[in-house]
Amino acid sequence: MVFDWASERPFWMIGCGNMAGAMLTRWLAAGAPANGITVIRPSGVAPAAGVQTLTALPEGPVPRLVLLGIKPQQLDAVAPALAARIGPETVLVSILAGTGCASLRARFPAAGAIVRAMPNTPVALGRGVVALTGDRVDAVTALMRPLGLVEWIDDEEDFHLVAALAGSGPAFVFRMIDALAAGAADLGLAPDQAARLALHMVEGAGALAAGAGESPARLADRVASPGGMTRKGLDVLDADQALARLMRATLDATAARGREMAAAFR
Ligand SMILES: NC(=O)c1ccc[n+]([C@@H]2O[C@H](COP(=O)([O-])OP(=O)(O)OC[C@H]3O[C@@H](n4cnc5c(N)ncnc54)[C@H](O)[C@@H]3O)[C@@H](O)[C@H]2O)c1
Ligand code: PRO
Repeated sequence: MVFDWASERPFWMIGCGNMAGAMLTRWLAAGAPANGITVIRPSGVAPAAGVQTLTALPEGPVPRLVLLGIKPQQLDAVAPALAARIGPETVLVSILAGTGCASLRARFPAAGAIVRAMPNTPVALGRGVVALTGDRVDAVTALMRPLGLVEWIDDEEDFHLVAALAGSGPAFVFRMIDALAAGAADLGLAPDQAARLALHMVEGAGALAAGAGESPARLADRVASPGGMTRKGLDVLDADQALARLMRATLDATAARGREMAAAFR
């Protein structure tokens, strides 16, 4: 199913910061008509040419689609006025981390459907991940498809971990790129050269892993020539499961904050 921009309007985007802005960038690049989207944001500055941008909700028909792109802390400032404009024909899609479907339903009781989405910033290139949970709406799957991999998550409780892995994950990879570059610079390479090498190495390795049809573990073994040097590095990462434990603890702390937010923004 292809998303029907002509009939799924009005389409309101409430807030258009880093994340919603990345989604908008990709939708437009993938052919969405700019005049099919209305952005409501405090600055009133259009995030892209041709996108109607307002500082308050527009008059006129009930929206077919609303994308909530604000921070969870801003929800209660936005919800009452928005809820009054939403009807059974409205599909509400929220990208708010740690804000459950029940919390959204309590604030938007008239919405026809409520979907939580967890995108990540690489969606700007059409190479992101968008996890979805809540009411299964085919049009939302179709809307998200140009952004990258779309996955429905059956159990909303898993969404905290999904958010940690897919939503926050790019930040962890960016840290690793920096750490690789910093390590090489510390050991003697010119910092700018180390940064370039680290970045392109990660880009190529990710692309190779995505297209290889083999597990990352097998690909790692292919790099580690028998009796060669890579194995010595893998031994450092694998000793006492150092990297695996670090990744687990990273995801655990991230997901725990999602649960904490869910409790705070009930
Ligand atoms: N940044 C990410 O990688 C990422 C990934 C997944 C989900 N999210 C979620 O996306 C949401 C936004 O995060 P972000 O990183 O883009 O933050 P952000 O601060 O860049 O964006 C929030 C935007 O909301 C706008 N805003 C504030 N009050 C508003 C109001 N009353 N009406 C309309 N707009 C208003 C702000 O001007 C700002 O542009 C959060 O709920 C977050 O959990 C972010
Ligand atoms: N960015 C949001 C946060 O840090 C949600 C996942 C990615 O809360």
